[in-house]
Amino acid sequence: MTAALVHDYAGAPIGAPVYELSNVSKTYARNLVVALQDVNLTLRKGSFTSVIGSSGCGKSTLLKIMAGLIPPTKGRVVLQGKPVTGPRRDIGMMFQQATLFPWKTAAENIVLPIEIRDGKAAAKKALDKAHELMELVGLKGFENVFPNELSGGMAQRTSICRMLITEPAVLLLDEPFSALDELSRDMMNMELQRICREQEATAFLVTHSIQEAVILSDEIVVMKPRPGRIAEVVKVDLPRPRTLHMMTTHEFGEIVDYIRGMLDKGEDM
Ligand SMILES: Nc1ncnc2c1ncn2[C@@H]1O[C@H](COP(=O)(O)OP(=O)(O)OP(=O)(O)O)[C@@H](O)[C@H]1O
Repeated sequence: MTAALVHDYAGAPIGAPVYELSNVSKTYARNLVVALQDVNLTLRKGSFTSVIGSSGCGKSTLLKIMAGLIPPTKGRVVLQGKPVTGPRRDIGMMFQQATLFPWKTAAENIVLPIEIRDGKAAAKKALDKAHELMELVGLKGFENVFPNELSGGMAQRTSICRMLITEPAVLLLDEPFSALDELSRDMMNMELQRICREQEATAFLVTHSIQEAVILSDEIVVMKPRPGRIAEVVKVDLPRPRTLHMMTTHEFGEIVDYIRGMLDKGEDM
């Protein structure tokens, strides 16, 4: 592979490094809590990575630093060859709550990032693409519906479209389906897998669920607390596409048990 190809991120080949964190540390000045210490991590194009660890081990801090929402105290975060120094267009984010504007229709909510970035005319032009994305996530026919008429799962599907409309290079997901019931959550996870595969997206998910991490991920970053550090990056070799049925297999159970064992050790990992 030539150097030129490695650095052509827009069309970067599957498996090329997209996100690179080197020696990232964070100490909050207010209380001197060392939330992260020497985190080194590479996300590769088209990969799905989850981060798991006990409450307070620094998962959200890591995601916020990757998103450019807060700076690290030390270390470097590079996305597509450029240091992350603030929020960027090539980063898509999704949170626990869909946070849709109630006075805008589903389709208008989806084109909102375009409206903020490029103005009303550009947003209007993007409506066709919004409709295509809505079809992709099973929301055809709900384009002109207001958020109060959508179920929790439908609202989160809408916010997936809003994240995808700007064609971000990476998707940062902070427990996006944790407010949904278990059945909807399983369905949405399978939907997320399908979308990520179709879009060749690079995804990074914060979760508290070992099962969710295993069924979705190529790699799981297991963190240990106080200060937050990477204990191990566990590779998940289950074949793709993953199905919910795989959650009943011996291989799946083994990986879940292994990670649970690590988390049970807590600080002694
Ligand atoms: N803004 C802040 N100011 C000071 N300390 C903070 C701040 N945000 C987080 N912390 C501290 O940093 C540590 C890591 O917090 P963080 O929210 O990143 O953990 P987490 O793994 O996401 O937790 P949870 O699983 O409970 O969401 C904790 O000890 C927390 O108290």
